[in-house]
This record gives sequence, C-alpha cells and structure tokens, in this order.
Amino acid sequence: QEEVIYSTSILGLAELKKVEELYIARLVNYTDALQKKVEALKTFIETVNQTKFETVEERMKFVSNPLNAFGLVRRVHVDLQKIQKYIKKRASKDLREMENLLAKAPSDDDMNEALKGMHRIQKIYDLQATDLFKGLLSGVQYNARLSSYDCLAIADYIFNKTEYTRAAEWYKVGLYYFKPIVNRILKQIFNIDHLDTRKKYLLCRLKINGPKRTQQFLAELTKEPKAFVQETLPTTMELGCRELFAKRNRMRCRYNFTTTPFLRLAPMKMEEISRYPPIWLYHDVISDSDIATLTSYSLSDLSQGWTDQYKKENEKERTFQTTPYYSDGGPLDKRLHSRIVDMTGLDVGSRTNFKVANYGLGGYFPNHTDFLNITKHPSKYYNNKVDDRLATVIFYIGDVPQGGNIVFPRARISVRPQKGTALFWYNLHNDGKPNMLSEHTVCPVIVGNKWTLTSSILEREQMFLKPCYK
Ligand SMILES: O=C(O)CCC(=O)C(=O)O
Ligand SMILES: [Fe+2]
Repeated sequence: QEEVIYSTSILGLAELKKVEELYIARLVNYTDALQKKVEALKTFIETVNQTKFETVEERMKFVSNPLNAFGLVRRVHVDLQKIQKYIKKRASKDLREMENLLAKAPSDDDMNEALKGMHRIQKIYDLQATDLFKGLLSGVQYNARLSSYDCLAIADYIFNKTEYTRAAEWYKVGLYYFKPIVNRILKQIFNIDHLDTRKKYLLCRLKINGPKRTQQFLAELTKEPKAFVQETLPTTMELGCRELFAKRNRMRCRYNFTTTPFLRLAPMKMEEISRYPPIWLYHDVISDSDIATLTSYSLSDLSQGWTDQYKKENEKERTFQTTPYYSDGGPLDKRLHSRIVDMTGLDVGSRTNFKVANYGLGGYFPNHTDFLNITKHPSKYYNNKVDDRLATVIFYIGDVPQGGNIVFPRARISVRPQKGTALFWYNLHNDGKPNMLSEHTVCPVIVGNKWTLTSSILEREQMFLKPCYK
C-alpha cells in the first residue's frame, strides 16, 4: 500500500479539507460535551458537604455520628464511582473519532511536498514573501492569506536549502506579522520561539551581508517588511514560465477542415504554435460535460506519479497524481478517439493508452522528453511490443487561471493550459530519430486545478499515414 499524499493533487487536497472540517465538527461536539460535563460536575460538587476539617480529631468527631459515617461509606462506595465513570465515558466517542481523523493527517513527506510546492511557486515566478503573505499571487490579489506559522515553516525549509536571502525574507514577514497570543493556555501550545527565530534571521543576513551590521539587521525586524531584491538571472525555464520568451511571428490561427472528411462539416479551431518543431493548439475540442465525466474521480482512484528521467534514485520526484483511462468503446471514448484523429490525421486504433492527471500545490513536471529513444537503446526494447511515442496529444481539462504552462525550453515556446484546448506535437523526426526540441517542462501551477488527459501516438501504425513535415 502506497503512502497517501494529499499535496500532489487538488483532488487530494480537497479530501484533506474534508478531514479538517470533520475534525473541527467533532471538536465542536467535544467542547459542547465538555461544557455540559463541567456544568454537571459543578452542580454535583455543590451537593457535597464541604466542611473543612483541620485536624484528625475534628474528622473523627464527624464520623462518630452514624448518620455521617454511613453516608460517607455509601457515597465513596457508590456515588464517586459513578462520577468517575461518567467523567471517563462522556466525550470519549468524539475523542476516538478525532484520533481516527488525525490518523489521516498528512505525513512528513506530504508536508515536504507542500513546502516544495510553495518554494517552487515563489522561485520560478520570482514572487516576494510579503506579497505571498498578503495574498498577492503574481499580480493577482486573492482573498486568502498565509499565517505567521506558515511563513516560519517556509522560512525553515528555505533556510535548510541555504537560500538565505529568501529565508531571511520569510523570517522577517513571519516575525513582523506574528499576533501575540492572549489566551495563556494557547500561548503555551502555540507560541513561537522568538529568540531562535530572530537568531536564524540574523544568521541569514550575516551569511549574505557579512558580520558588520548586526544591530542594523536586528532593527530591520521592527520595520514593515518590504520586498527584497533578488539579483539572479532567470533560467530559460523561468523565462518560459513567466511568459517572457520573444513572441513568435507569422504564426496563424485557422479553421482546419481538411485533416479528416468530418472536418468539412465541423472544422476545428487550429492555432499554429510553432512550425518547427511542429506544435499545434486546438481550441474547443472537448465539452464541459465530457470534462466533468473525465475528472470525476476520488483520491483512492489516483496513484502517485513520479519522474522517470532521473540519474540517481534520490532524484526521483513526485509529480501529479494519475490514473489510466480505460477505453470502453462508449460514446465518450469514441468522441475522444475521433477528436485525436481529426487533430492529428494519425491512426490511434482502439488503443487505450490515455492517462488522466491532476496536479497539486505548485504541481509541476521537470524537464523531460516523451520519446523512449528506441534507436539509441534497441536492446532495452527488443521485445517487439514496444513502439516509440511519435507524437503527444494533451487535452487540458481543468481550470488553471495562473501558472502551469508547458514550456519547450530549447524551442523557447510556452503554452497556457486553457480548459477545453488540446496540444499536439511530434517527438520524433521524420526518420524516427528523437527530436530534442520536443523536450518540455511543466511550470508549477500557481492557482488552479490542472487536469490533463494525455495520449501518446505510437510510431508504427502511422507508417503509411504520417506526412513528412519540414
Ligand atoms: O501536463 C502537461 O502540460 C504535460 C505533461 C507531460 O509532459 C507528460 O505527462 O509527459
Ligand atoms: Fe511530457
């Protein structure tokens, strides 16, 4: 049984939200019961004779009256037992339920995935901790915020990655906006270690700016945090994710009514993304009701996706959560198959190699190629069943208002995953050799529920169909 991770799919995170809701509902029951219990016990206490006896003599005098003595024996033998039983019994059902719910809490790995996601969003899009804290995500203001605890957790994670400028920023925001806790008990439970946090902040500043200005650095903590300037040049991927590649000229949008006879009746909206490497984006290829069908899963239907193009085992990373979509020959299935044929002009037979994927918090997919490179490693694929992935078709079937672009870094192309569109590209050259320009990366999702339906079009069946492209 694989460990459940919530952070790597929006579906999972929604299930975690449900866990929290159920826990809080139980906690409300529990506190109501506690309140009633307190009232009942206080009333009981009032019924007990509370005369204070200072000495053994006084006590003996009291019990020397049989009425007092008998009452005493009976009360401790019967009444106190009942009270004790009542104290134990009430609310224990809620407590047990709460324990059960907490058994489903995110693991350390899960927490780490969430931290990774936040770090990726910040780094790839060059966002400021102050903005993230206040709900400003890449220029869009949301009605959501981080807490000081969130900021300090992120700070520690980034501190451990030795990114001191960014860590210092998070410490500063976390400390500056920390609201003192009034309730004495909550303070014991939740207070932060101010001294230690200030120390880590200072350490970050000293690592970057040298040992001279300690007093000044500490004084900064009392001023409202402003943006820190990051002075690193963006990588190609970062440029792509931020949509900063140069615009491609002379790309056309047109109605495609020639690939299959059906398109004469219902042409498709085709956007040329790049002539070389050949990439097309088709618009309005899948209806909202088909999308609803294709995304109606629960977390237990999905399994964790992992990167497969890593060098060492410890470089293996979690990506999205995914499930195969099995062709059942039904109407939806037929529609999907003919859409792909209409878009590509290729033969997809009745194969069932669709894959549905759901991205999570800052979900991404590192740089990779979709081809298997059979020509390079023939022995690995000697079994004749293996066929290389000539082309890829991705249906975008989730709403992603911000982030989550697919970037082809070598070709300097970046495409938004708009709901209802499908992207189609070739991974191989005309001669069947891998085209490195098809290498691609998925940028971290900033805001949205990114779902995809992916289909690989295999090479062999296309022998007499595929046109040569320039
Ligand atoms: O989700 C995307 O935009 C692309 C996913 C991808 O590259 C893959 O699954 O191989
Ligand atoms: Fe891919």
